[in-house]
Amino acid sequence: MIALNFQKKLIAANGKMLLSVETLIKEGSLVTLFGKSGAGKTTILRILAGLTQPDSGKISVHNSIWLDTQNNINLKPQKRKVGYVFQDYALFPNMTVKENLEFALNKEDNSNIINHLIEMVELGELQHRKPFTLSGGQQQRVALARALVQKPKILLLDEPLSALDEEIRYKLQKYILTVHKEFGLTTLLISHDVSEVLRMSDLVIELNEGKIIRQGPTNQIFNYQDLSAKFQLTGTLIQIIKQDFIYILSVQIGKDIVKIVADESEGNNLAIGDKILVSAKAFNPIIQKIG
Ligand SMILES: Nc1ncnc2c1ncn2[C@@H]1O[C@H](COP(=O)(O)OP(=O)(O)OP(=O)(O)O)[C@@H](O)[C@H]1O
Repeated sequence: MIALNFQKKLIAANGKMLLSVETLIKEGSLVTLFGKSGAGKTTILRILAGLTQPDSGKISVHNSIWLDTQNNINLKPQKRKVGYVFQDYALFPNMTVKENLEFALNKEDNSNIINHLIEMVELGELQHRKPFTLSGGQQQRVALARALVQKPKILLLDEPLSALDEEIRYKLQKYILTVHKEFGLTTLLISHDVSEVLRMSDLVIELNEGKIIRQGPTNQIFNYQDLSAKFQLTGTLIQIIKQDFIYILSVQIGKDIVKIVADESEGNNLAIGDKILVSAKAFNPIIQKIG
């Protein structure tokens, strides 16, 4: 079990904000931290990794104490068994893919792990190349492999896929799920993408202004069953046109842009960039096999 209980005063865009977190995370789960920008998600990951100091609190991971401010315990980041992948890959530009992984290896550890990881995330053909010759998705695979070299207990993923296009994203999600299982990790993922959250995580912790407002199994938090819809898609709103009493919404769903008519009450609450769930109840779709 990972037990988090800490507080930190933050300076948010509109003034002071107290980040106050108390939760238990079961070993082996893949948890998404979900919530508005500025809710405190990255700070939680940084506090867990030991990169940011909370004002007070306690963190214990599988019965070992990583932080206890009352008793002056604060494990250094290197001593915490944590792997971290950010949105920007932060690879060493002057080293090859393999050298990037080797650099992360402790001297006393067995180097077999490097080849194993290269195989797992299919970097074999790229291993002697420098990061700047790789695509974003390939670099992110290297970053993922590098985060696992020291066999962490916990993998922290701070929107690692948000800069990638849908297809590459999907592939990387699969790699993440594979390593999560194979390494027996507890993984904390920050994501704004509902379809990604649904595909990836067992549990969701939803935050607002520094506090946990909901927490539970993913299906329960995104309780789409209640809609009793027959067809559901998530997408991003990219255009809103008002016409008399209706709105024409352009929604990007994967690579496609779909136009949808919304009534005033639906349209009034929407803004460009919103992630939306589109569901339809009674219709007769035409299904054709492609490719
Ligand atoms: N060390 C710090 N001291 C004071 N305030 C901070 C500190 N670190 C972050 N903040 C502020 O706390 C708020 C929460 O930041 P955080 O990066 O954790 O949010 P987030 O939920 O990850 O947001 P996003 O989704 O945009 O990445 C922000 O307003 C930020 O400016």
